[in-house]
Amino acid sequence: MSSQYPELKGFYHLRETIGSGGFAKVKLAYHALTGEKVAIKIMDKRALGDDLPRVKTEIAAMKELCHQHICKLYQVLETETRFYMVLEYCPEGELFDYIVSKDRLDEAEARIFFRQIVSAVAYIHIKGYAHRDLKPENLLLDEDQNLKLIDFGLCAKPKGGMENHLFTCCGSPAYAAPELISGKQYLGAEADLWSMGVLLYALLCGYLPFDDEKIPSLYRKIQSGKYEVPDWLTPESSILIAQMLQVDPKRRISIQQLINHPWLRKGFNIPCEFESKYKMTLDEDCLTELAVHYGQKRREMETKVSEWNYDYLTASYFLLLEKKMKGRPVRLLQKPTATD
Ligand SMILES: CN(C)C[C@H]1CC[C@H](N2C(=O)NCc3cnc4ccc(-c5cc(Cl)c(O)c(Cl)c5)cc4c32)CC1
Repeated sequence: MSSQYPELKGFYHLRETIGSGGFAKVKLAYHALTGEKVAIKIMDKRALGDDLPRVKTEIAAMKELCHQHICKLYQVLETETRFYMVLEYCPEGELFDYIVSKDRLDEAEARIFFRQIVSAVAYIHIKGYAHRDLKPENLLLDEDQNLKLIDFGLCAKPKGGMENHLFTCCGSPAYAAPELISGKQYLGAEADLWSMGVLLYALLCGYLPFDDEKIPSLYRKIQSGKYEVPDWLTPESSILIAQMLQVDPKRRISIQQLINHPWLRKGFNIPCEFESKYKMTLDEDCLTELAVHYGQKRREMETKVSEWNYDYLTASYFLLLEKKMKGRPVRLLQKPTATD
């Protein structure tokens, strides 16, 4: 297997293909130094064609986004023919399949997931990014049933900040905001809020508010803003969905209002926490373990890790930190390499 991917030999032990994301193949692998599982997204440059800019967009965005509800990027490798993205492994798959398996979620469970989605989206908006393809297929579940947002290939970082307009019509039609499909200029944050309204409806109902096989009639339904309110929805849930599925983006609830919304606070009594749980300071135990392994002084190792090159050292640091956060020993598996 690794003969097909020589660049990974000795660093990752490749296992089966676990999925595909459009123009990419995703393989399960083990990070050799920590033994931790990772997902490696492999893209063939020739096959990418004019999707190549999406890969560069996604890599640039994910290098800046470090959050408990965003799939972590550990390492990027590029050869003449391929891109590899080493990513956080999410064993429980797509939220989409989870909703289908349960028909629909009750309000309490939907609230837990929706708070995590709001947390991730508030974080990327503050970082100046709009996702533009929010849907249950792009929200994965980790081993603790926590959500991780993926696929930043369509995201946008408007020049001059999130107050500036975007123009490209993109994303999945059923989740697309009326202003986005009408070809007008739009604000990324407002379009993401609409998609989150469609997402919340899908969580609570198990089907989409606007649906049609033919795109033109789907668009007409979206632009009408009219959708069915099933009788199992509580008044509070219906009000929140209505505040998000406002056709006029200026009347639509904002992410700031959403963070503190009574529906989201119910049972928690605290607003959605959107700050990243990752500390900016480097973890002492991880640095020491890496320094010993590579036969370097701790300060040299600290300087090297702080470069954040998204190379094997970045991956090893993040995965050691994952081990520590999960209460596993902060230990590297292989014997220290001979210092060159
Ligand atoms: C829109 N859907 C079709 C897309 C599919 C893609 C494969 C996914 N997947 C599995 O199929 N099996 C399990 C599995 C486990 N861990 C994963 C970790 C990261 C990614 C990942 C991350 C980013 Cl940032 C990204 O851009 C892409 Cl394409 C994938 C996928 C994983 C995964 C599920 C969603």
